Amino acid sequence: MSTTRKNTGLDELKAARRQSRPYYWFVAIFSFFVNLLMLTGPLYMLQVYDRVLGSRSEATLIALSVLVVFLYSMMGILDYVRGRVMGRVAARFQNALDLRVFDAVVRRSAVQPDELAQTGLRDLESIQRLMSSPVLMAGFDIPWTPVFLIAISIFHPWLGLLALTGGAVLVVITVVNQWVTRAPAVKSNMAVMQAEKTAEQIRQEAEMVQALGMRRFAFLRWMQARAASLEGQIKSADLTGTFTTMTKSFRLLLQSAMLGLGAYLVLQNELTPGAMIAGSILTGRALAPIELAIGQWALVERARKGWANLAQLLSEVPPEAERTALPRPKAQLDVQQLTVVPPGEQQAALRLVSFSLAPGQAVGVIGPSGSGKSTLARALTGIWRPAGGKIRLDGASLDQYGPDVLGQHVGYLPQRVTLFDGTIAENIARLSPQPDAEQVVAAAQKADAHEMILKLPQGYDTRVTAAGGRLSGGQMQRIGLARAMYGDPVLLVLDEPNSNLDNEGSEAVNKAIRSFKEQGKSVLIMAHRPAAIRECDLLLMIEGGSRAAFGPKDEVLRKMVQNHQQIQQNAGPGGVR
Ligand SMILES: Nc1ncnc2c1ncn2[C@@H]1O[C@H](COP(=O)(O)OP(=O)(O)OP(=O)(O)O)[C@@H](O)[C@H]1O
Repeated sequence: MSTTRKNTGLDELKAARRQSRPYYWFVAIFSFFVNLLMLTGPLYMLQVYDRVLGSRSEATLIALSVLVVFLYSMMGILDYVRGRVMGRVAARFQNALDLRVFDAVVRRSAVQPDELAQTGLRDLESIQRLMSSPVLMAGFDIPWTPVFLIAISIFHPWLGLLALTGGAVLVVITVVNQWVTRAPAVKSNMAVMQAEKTAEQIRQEAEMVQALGMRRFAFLRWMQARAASLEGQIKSADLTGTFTTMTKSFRLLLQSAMLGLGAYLVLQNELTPGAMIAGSILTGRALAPIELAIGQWALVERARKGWANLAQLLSEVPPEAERTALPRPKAQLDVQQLTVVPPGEQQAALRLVSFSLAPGQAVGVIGPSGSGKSTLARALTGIWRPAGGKIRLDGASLDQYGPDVLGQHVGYLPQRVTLFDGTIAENIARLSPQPDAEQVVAAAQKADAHEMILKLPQGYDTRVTAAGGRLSGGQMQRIGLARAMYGDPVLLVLDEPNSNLDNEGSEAVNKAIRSFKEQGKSVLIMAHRPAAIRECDLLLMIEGGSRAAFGPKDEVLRKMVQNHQQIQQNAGPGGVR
């Protein structure tokens, strides 16, 4: 099964590459003429040495020179055009996959934020970079190397043999280069990424690093990552440098050797001086693409790794099937035998939990830390898929709604609110580039955050950052609530909505919940504090991932009190120890 899945991603990449097939032909045809015109230099040499110098004809020299200028101009134009075409082919490839890769990265990050998810967008860019680089063009030129070698052999077989041997040595160097540099290049790339990640994490938590006096240790941690990345980069650059220098020196030596051998053959009257020079130039032309490929091997290696990573990512996160659009659901939630296993874990965090919520009802989900409340919130918002059981909204299981559609029906306030760089209006409108002012204000009013936002310096247009910027924790939470209510969802999932709120803030949230219920919608509130469950009609108590109690709030609370008293009585006069 894994093979079939693996091929899917690869097929998607190949299909995107195939889209530009006519352009590859175009570049190949242009390359044909560019390489043909490469013969201009050697032929000019041949004519100048053997014809002009022999006949001492200035007119021939001028005519030849004019022709050469024309031919070189043509070559320049063709070379320039093929470069531009490849640049656009690369951009087209990236455009074709941008949305798909972005989507796969987001979906993967939500459940399994591993390396594959982290590098996805960079992997795509690395392929685009290779496609628009001179190395790829060298790929179109390499087939011409044998043609040039044959042309040299026509001058004299010995020259051909020397050039061929030189070419073979260069090919061996290329293969050894690829073999030797692959592992260090991959290691170096990983180390660079790790160092960047560490720096980014420290930067984001700068306040805490400063407040807890962690600067020195944070620096040490970053230095360690940095040292590893530097070491890797140096090793990789050293290796690539060694091969580049080796190739360059060898090619220069080979060109001189060609001249030397040519001169010897001229002395033996087996070759003309023009052919001697032309042979040397042709050797350089024949071997230039190989030399270029060796010099830019890091780019090739990075793109190769990117291609493999993307194929895996796209296979493991296949495109989502089109779903038949469903009508706006009623706020009827049915959770049946729900079991959830957090991604990458073996053990279920929620086991066989069932309950129902009718329109106009609010349920408080309570339980000790780590009991599974946030896990339930993640399952209800479609972030984590059930390992068993079903969650139905108005009769349809959650996976029957597309993720974006589900996001409109189910509003979610996570435990830790983070915003995006932008205005408050953009954040409430869930990053819509043209927020609908009416809907934004309506959502803020429902969340009872309107007045609070108006008091900010630029009101709804106040710019905020991921960590809130000038906003307090409570203000962020209320903007998070407005964001959850944007677009008129039928079900609200609030994960500890008042953990950062004062009494006034808590009251605002309760008011919002009340009006939500009055409109026939339903609410789930994961809570620690009693103030948060004031508006709840039902209580669901979770312990160790299982449902410990469910029913009308007062009943469940009474049962809890009775249990507590019983435990105290059982523990004897000393109480619970
Ligand atoms: N991303 C995750 N990956 C693996 N395990 C997780 C993940 N998130 C939560 N868990 C595990 O699932 C269990 C339930 O955690 P959950 O966050 O749902 O508890 P909670 O009741 O919301 O706790 P709290 O009241 O402290 O927020 C815990 O054992 C936790 O270790």
